[in-house]
Amino acid sequence: MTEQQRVLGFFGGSGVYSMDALENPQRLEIDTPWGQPSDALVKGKLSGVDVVFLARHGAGHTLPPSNVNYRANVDAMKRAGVTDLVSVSACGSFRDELAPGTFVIVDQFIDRTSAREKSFFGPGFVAHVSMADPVCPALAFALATSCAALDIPHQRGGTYICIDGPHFSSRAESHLYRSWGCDVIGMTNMPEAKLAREAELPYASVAMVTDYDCWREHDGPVEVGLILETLKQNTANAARLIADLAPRLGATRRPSPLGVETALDMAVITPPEARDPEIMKKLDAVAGRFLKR
Ligand SMILES: CSC[C@H]1O[C@H](OP(=O)(O)O)[C@H](O)[C@@H]1O
Ligand SMILES: Nc1ncnc2[nH]cnc12
Repeated sequence: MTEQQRVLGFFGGSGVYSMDALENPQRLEIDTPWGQPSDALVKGKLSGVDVVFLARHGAGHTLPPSNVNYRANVDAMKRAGVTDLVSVSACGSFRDELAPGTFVIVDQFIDRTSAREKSFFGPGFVAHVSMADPVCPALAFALATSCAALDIPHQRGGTYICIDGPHFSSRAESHLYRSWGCDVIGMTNMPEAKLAREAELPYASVAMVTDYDCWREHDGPVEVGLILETLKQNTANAARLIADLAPRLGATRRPSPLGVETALDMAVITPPEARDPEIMKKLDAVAGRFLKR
C-alpha cells in the first residue's frame, strides 16, 4: 500500500464531548448493521487534515461504559472513511508518579470486561486477529511527541486495565490490578481496541489521569465530583494535544508499522464457501477490503 489520504478519527471520552476547533464541521448520522453509534459523527478539518469526531458516551454523556455500542462506533468510523483511530479517555492511576493531569500513551491492555459485544465476527465467519501489540506505534509516537512539545506531563507506554464499571473498584481490586503491573484503569478502551483491529484500523489511546483510584492508604475513595475537577484541566490539554497532533501526523499517511490495514489476511479461518452470507453483508464496512480481494 502506498501513501493515502489520512482521515483521523477521535473517540472523545469523559469530558471530551466536542471538537470546537474543527473547521467546516458537518454532522454525519450514520446507521450501522450493529445499531446506532453513540451520537452523530462530526467531520471537518484541522490544519488541513480530515478529522472525524465521535463523543463515546454521547454529547450529553448519557451512555454508561457497558451501554456504549462499541461495534457501531467503530463501524461508523470505518463508514466515514476513517484511516486512523485515537481514543482520548479519563483514567485512574496506579502509580505515585502518574499524578492527576498526567497523560499516559497506552501501549498494552488487560481486558476485564464481560458485559459487552467484543467482536464483529462469529458463527459463519470466524477470524482471530492478533492483539499482541494492540497500539499503533506510529500514532503513539506522534501523541507522545505532541505531549512533549506542549509540556503536558506524560508517560510513553503503560498498561491500561479495562473494567466493566460503572462502579469504581474496591480497594482489594485496586491492589490486585497494581500487583499485575497495570499503570492505569478505565472502563472503555476494551473492546474498542479489539474492534478497531478487526476493522483494520490502527488505534492509539491517550489515558488522562483524573485520580489515584483507591489503592493509596490515606486517600479516600474515588468520587466523580473530584474527577470532574481534574477533567476540566485535562479537557483543555486534550484540545491542545489534538490541535498539535493533526498537523504532526499530516494529511497523508503511510501504512502502520504493524500491518494493521491487512490484519484480516492473517486472521480469517472460515473458507469462502462456508461463510454465512447474512454475516458477510454486515461486514461490508469493517471487512470490506478483505472481502473484495
Ligand atoms: C467519569 S469517570 C468514569 C468514566 O470515565 C472514563 O470514560 P472514557 O474512557 O470514555 O473517558 C472511564 O472509562 C469511565 O467510563
Ligand atoms: N479510578 C477509575 N477507575 C475506572 N475508570 C476511571 N475513569 C477515571 N478514573 C477511573
